[in-house]
Amino acid sequence: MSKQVGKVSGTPSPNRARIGREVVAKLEANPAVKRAKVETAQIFTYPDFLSDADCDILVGMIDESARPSTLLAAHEDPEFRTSSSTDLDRWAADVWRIDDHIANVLGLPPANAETLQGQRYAPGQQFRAHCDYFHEGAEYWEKMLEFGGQRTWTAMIYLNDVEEGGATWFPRAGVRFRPKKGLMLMWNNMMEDGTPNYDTLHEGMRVLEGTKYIVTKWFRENAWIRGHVPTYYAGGEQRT
Ligand SMILES: O=C(O)CCC(=O)C(=O)O
Ligand SMILES: [Fe+2]
Repeated sequence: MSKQVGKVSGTPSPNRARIGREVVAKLEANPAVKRAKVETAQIFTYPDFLSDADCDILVGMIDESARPSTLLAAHEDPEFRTSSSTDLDRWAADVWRIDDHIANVLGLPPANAETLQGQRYAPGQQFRAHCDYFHEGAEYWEKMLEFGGQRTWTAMIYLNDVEEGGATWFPRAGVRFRPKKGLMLMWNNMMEDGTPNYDTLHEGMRVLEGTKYIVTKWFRENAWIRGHVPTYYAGGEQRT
């Protein structure tokens, strides 16, 4: 992997480096998964990952509850992210099943993943170039550390074919993916040593014709869900 030439936004991390190695090994052992031929980032595709029926179920859920998308930090460009999005109900049976399937492909614990986010782009809508990892100097970083830390891998699934436009473009890595119903795109947001990789900069290009539906799952380096598990002293007295 080449040396990072863009802005540095974090530090190396043995834990994130290990996660990267393990996921790459798992994906490379999967005959259904292909690695994109790019040098500076680890990007993989899994065609027909999701059945048409499952894509349609998720599209229905997105249409039911999508609201204008938000950003983690204010941006001066009002056109930066114009899509609609929604956090799907993590505990709905279909979402749970699909979540589990995604996590299994990458070999990551489902509890490390944020809730599946659905997104819908109407003609003219887009998500301009950004990185999915957190900027470790940003105001929100302390909060992110409490809930699972850095985002490592992204898994994104196209839920429909788009008439025109709406490709996912990695301008620095030099690769572009056309929406294809059921196809899952996966990439490591980190470099091999666990430092955020600026070459994963990507853009959801403007949809020109038709509507684009996707779901995105961001995996954290640690558990994102931290359910409270009570523990007991011998004899039955509750400890926590
Ligand atoms: O719409 C796309 O193709 C990209 C979406 C994206 O970058 C994201 O959800 O983080
Ligand atoms: Fe993104």
